[in-house]
Parts: sequence; C-alpha cells; structure tokens
Amino acid sequence: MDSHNHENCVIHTEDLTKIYDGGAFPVRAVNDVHLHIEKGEFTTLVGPSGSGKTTLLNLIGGLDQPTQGKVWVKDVDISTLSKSQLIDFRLHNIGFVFQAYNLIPVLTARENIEFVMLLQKRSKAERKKRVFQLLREIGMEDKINHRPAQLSGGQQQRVAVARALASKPQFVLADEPTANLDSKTAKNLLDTMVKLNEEEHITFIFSTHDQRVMDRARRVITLVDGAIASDELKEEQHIIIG
Ligand SMILES: Nc1ncnc2c1ncn2[C@@H]1O[C@H](COP(=O)(O)OP(=O)(O)OP(=O)(O)O)[C@@H](O)[C@H]1O
Repeated sequence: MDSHNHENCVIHTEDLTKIYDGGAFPVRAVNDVHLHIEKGEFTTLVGPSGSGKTTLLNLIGGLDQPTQGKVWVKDVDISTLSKSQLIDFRLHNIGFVFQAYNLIPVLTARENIEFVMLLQKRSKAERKKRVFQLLREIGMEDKINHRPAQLSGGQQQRVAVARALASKPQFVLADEPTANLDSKTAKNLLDTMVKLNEEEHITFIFSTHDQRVMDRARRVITLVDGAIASDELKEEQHIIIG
C-alpha cells in the first residue's frame, strides 16, 4: 500500500522540488523533499534563513506550484485540481496562519473568524457556536467586537489562529507564528495551539526560528538548502485514530 493512502496520513510529498529561475542562477528553494505527516502531529520546520521553510509550507498549502514532485493531502494529489477546485479544497482542508496576520481591517474579531465559515456556507447557528467556542479557547470573549487595529499584535495573532481553525481544517500551516511576540504572548499562543492539538486533534505544522516553539514541538524537521537534513521525534507521537 502506498504510504499516502494510509488512513492517518494527512500530508505526503514525493520528490518535492521548487526551483526559482528568476535570478543570476537558479535557486533550489526546496530540494527533493519526501515528507509524511500524520493526523495529530505538532511539528515544526526549522533551519537557517533561506533554507526553504516558507516555500515548503506554500507548496504543501497549494499556494505555490512545485517544479517537480507531488503533494497529497489525505488521498488527493493537489496537482490534479483546477484553480477553482484548489481554492475550494484549501477552504475546506487547510488553515493558514501567516506572519502578516491578514485579518480584514473592517471586520471585527468575531467577523474575521466567521468569514471563512460564511464562504463554506455553514449555517448561522453552526457559525455562532464555533465562533464563541474559539473565542473562548483563545481567551478573547471580551474582544469580539474589536477590529484588528484595536487589538495588540498578540491578540491579532490569536484571532488569526482562531480564524485558521474555524473551518475545522485537516491541518494548520503556520509560518513563524510567534515572530515579534513577547514571551508571555508567545507562551499563551503556544498553549492555545497545544490545547487545540490535544483536544481537537488538529494537526499543526509550523516554521520557526523561535526556540520556544521548538521546545513545544514533538517533531522537529531541519531544512538545509531546501532539503531535509534531520527529522527528530522528541517523544512518542500520539497518533489519533479516526
Ligand atoms: N519568489 C521567489 N523568487 C526567487 N527566489 C525565491 C523566491 N522565494 C524564495 N526564494 C529563494 O528561495 C530560498 C528559500 O526561501 P524561503 O523563503 O523558503 O526560506 P525560509 O527558510 O523561509 O527563510 P526565512 O527563515 O528567512 O523566512 C531563498 O534562497 C530565497 O531567496
């Protein structure tokens, strides 16, 4: 049986390669990456600046096209999807938390979280239930009607995490989620993500330079020059069945 058909496999890549051709010489930003991520993982991608972390996250999330190789999310080879199918697929399967939190400035915290569920055409009752559950999880019930400009960086980051989770994705991709956060806020955010990982079995994949994030991860994958240089399991992974 192919490993990507395994029932707990969430992401599987084969020969994944991204070459940027624009400059004086081509850059192999991601170089022949074979990666297998199981449901319930809390995994971080580390490596020096320019080692390919963001590019790899973009490829896994279907935000960028590989030069070579394939990405499966569950049993779907995402290269076979049309542009509109891919947009729909991302909406239902993947949560994104990127450095610029990309919250919509004119919407309140509640509306930002609800937005993706509106796109998914979820019922009003379901949206309301999920939004309040998430606002409770991130400890921001008292800020539901605040717009992003009225929130601190850390609070915006927490709203971005809640928004990524609102759609009940298969997995969440987070590019440097704690960049520019003070220790207390970073710890709160990590606590929230660990809790959601443990209680809702959401799979998380982060890129980070932050030792605090590496310390909380159960699996640490190190990239060097676009290739996996090491892949360490820090403790027994709790693979969630079903
Ligand atoms: N759009 C692009 N065009 C050309 N080269 C690019 C492009 N995006 C990234 N690169 C190059 O690909 C390599 C990998 O970049 P990437 O941003 O994935 O690294 P990273 O590990 O996320 O870095 P950092 O830790 O600094 O965020 C770098 O050499 C970068 O210069």
